[in-house]
Amino acid sequence: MIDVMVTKRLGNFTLNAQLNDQGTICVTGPNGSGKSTLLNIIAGFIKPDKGYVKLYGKDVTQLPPEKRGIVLVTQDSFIPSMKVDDHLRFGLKLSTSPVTDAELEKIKSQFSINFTGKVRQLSLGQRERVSIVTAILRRPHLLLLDEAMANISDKEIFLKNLIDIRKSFGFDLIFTTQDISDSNYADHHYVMSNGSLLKRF
Ligand SMILES: Nc1ncnc2c1ncn2[C@@H]1O[C@H](COP(=O)(O)OP(=O)(O)OP(=O)(O)O)[C@@H](O)[C@H]1O
Repeated sequence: MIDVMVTKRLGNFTLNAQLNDQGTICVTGPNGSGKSTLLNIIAGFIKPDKGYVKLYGKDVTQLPPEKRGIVLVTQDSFIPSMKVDDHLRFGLKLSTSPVTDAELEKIKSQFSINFTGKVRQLSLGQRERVSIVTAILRRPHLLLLDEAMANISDKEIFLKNLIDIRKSFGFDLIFTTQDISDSNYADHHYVMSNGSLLKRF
């Protein structure tokens, strides 16, 4: 269970958010509404002024990001100079539990990662695929995607596959998006509006 109750002030902007759910959670909302701030608080990169972040019964509010079992993927969570396969292996190296070669090949084909060469040679959408699959291979308990699928072609298929693998690997997923129709695939949908988080379902 992801259990968050936080307040954070940044200049004129104030975030007030409460979230208590698990599974696939979609957060929509306009630019500047606070989606990235919320994910950064959950990941531990921004400290809340008040409140807590509890993950699976443990209070992680004071823990640094690398101790939370979370991976946060943004639109530039990739290393351009790395070859695609090395990038994915890098994810495996950081993995909390091993992924077999057979699993790796299955994931590559499932997510249509058939490019060779360096990440910088790929299109934006292909880079996003590599970033997200690298993150999955790290085996987080919670995967956070901050508008990280914005340029992926065949996004519906990608999202369905992501949700399948979420269930088989056993991680929870929170993703932010500008595309409200993405919420059709989620178990829960929240809307962020001017720093306030409202649950729709
Ligand atoms: N370090 C900071 N100091 C002051 N204000 C900040 C800081 N970081 C973010 N903000 C403000 O907080 C608000 C929320 O920003 P945030 O990036 O979380 O929104 P968002 O919904 O993710 O938007 P986007 O989709 O554009 O990334 C914005 O008004 C932004 O200008």
